Amino acid sequence: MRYEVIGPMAERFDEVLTPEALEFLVTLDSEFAARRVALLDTRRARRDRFATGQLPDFLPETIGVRADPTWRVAPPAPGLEDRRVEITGPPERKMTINALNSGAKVWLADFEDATAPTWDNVIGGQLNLMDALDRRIDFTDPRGKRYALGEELATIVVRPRGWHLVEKGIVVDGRPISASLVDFGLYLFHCARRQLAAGAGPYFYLPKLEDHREARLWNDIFVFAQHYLKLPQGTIRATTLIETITAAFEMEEILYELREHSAGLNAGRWDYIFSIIKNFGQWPDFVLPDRAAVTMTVPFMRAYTELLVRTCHRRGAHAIGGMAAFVPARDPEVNATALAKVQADKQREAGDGFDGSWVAHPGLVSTCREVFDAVLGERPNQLDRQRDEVSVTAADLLSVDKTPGQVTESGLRSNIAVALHYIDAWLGGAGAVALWNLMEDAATAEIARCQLWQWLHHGTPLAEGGSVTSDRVRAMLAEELSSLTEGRGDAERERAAQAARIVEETALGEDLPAFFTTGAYARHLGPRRRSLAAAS
Ligand SMILES: CC(=O)SCCNC(=O)CCNC(=O)[C@H](O)C(C)(C)COP(=O)(O)OP(=O)(O)OC[C@H]1O[C@@H](n2cnc3c(N)ncnc32)[C@H](O)[C@@H]1OP(=O)(O)O
Ligand SMILES: O=CC(=O)O
Ligand SMILES: [Mg+2]
Repeated sequence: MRYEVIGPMAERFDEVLTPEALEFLVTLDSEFAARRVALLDTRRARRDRFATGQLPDFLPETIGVRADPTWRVAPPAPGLEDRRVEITGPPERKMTINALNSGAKVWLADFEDATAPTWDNVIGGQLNLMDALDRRIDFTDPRGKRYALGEELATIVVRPRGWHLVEKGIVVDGRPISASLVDFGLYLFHCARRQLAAGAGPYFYLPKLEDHREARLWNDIFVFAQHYLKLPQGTIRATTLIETITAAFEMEEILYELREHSAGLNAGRWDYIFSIIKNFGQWPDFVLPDRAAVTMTVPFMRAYTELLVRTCHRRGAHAIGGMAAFVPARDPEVNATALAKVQADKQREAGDGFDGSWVAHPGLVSTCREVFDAVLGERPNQLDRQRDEVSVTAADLLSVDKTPGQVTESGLRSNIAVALHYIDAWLGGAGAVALWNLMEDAATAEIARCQLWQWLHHGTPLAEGGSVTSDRVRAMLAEELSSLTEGRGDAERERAAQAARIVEETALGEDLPAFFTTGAYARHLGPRRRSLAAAS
């Protein structure tokens, strides 16, 4: 196989992109690239079937796995026994130190929803992880503030990019390599032994899986990679995000496929909502109200989290809660409301049996910890809560029509503004931003643009009168663009205009593209070479 590194070699990138590490990535690619492509075809075919009216159901062919009460996943690995608070964030240098010092048990170092996949973010993130493990990441910022690792650090769990994305910076036989393999492979290659030496291990979060065959692919990659790197089988552990509607029907099967490597499941609520709209957006029964009305207690979301806890605990696996999007604010009143909302969200999760949950900001760690402390006490988890009383049907998982709420003008405007501002930030290299006191990332931005498409597609009535029309959306988009560009220089104005064009292409067209990130990455982010643009 011929490979080439297209991405520029910034300072110290040669420490990440060593010939041996690249050889490992290319070997992974030659073993598994074709299976990835086939699974992406399966995704497309399934979405086409949903478009003709078919709905998902629990699989008849895997009834044996679900009915067999005997199997369990591996016991928790060192550093993953107690996961009551997990902080998430991109592996940017300062945030790496802040997250590791935050007091959370786990840090999800995110190459997915929270990272705009620029070459610098991707390779720089790997370097930061290596430096953190070597304790050579300390620095002083231009204001003179010193950043240094403390004594007690969170366990690192890396989230590689999903199967849908490619990395243009590394080209194998003329085509960009799978982004998942790059993020997984570089971290495993450089940090597995560093982690083992520190008494932990190479741990991962697996994003955006759509079915158990995708979990099987990951498991096969783990087995192959452990063999290649001479790591004991079972060293790798992975928590799978259940954040697509189709994966919700295959939670047991996903745990089963990964069982020697599984570290449980996580309820990735934002991508889950996105997946519902994406797959069933054209059906009137699936029209959702304003995003703020799609809470965790509406029937279809409740069914999903209840099923997740029950499934995990039946198999000895951790059930990890999701992200409340409220982040601390400077205004004391807004801040108090945000903290109260996060607290209520974590109370629901801890009460339902989750073993821990996510926070987006160091200022929320203590809120989450106090809630889980109150329920767990000295116990590291509540795997003993079996939740046998929970019974969730396919109809419950799909009961989107029971979601109360309306589509309002402010909900419409908010989606337009969030999609525009987020994509603008993403084009500028930031994958997570605080907008109007909420954390926004790739998953929440996908909801924003998909809701626009859904409401336009159905000409959804607005609570105030009138309906969602193309003219109305375009007028609001123009207003939001003009307010975003006010006072900006030429380059930043052009970036915002580009973001508006992406919103138009991915929300206002006839078809609903599966992800905004794939096309936007191909055209606007990452290293480029003329002949590569077409391939990606
Ligand atoms: C749908 C999902 O997948 S959720 C998971 C993916 N999303 C995420 O991970 C989002 C993570 N959160 C973030 O990126 C950030 O909190 C944001 C962008 C929302 C807000 O960041 P900021 O605007 O910098 O917040 P703020 O100014 O309050 O930050 C205060 C300090 O906390 C730090 N901080 C904030 N969030 C984090 C974090 N998640 N990890 C580490 N440090 C953080 C900031 O770097 C800053 O440090 P400093 O005081 O040393 O300069
Ligand atoms: O990754 C998490 C989500 O909510 O999406
Ligand atoms: Mg997600």
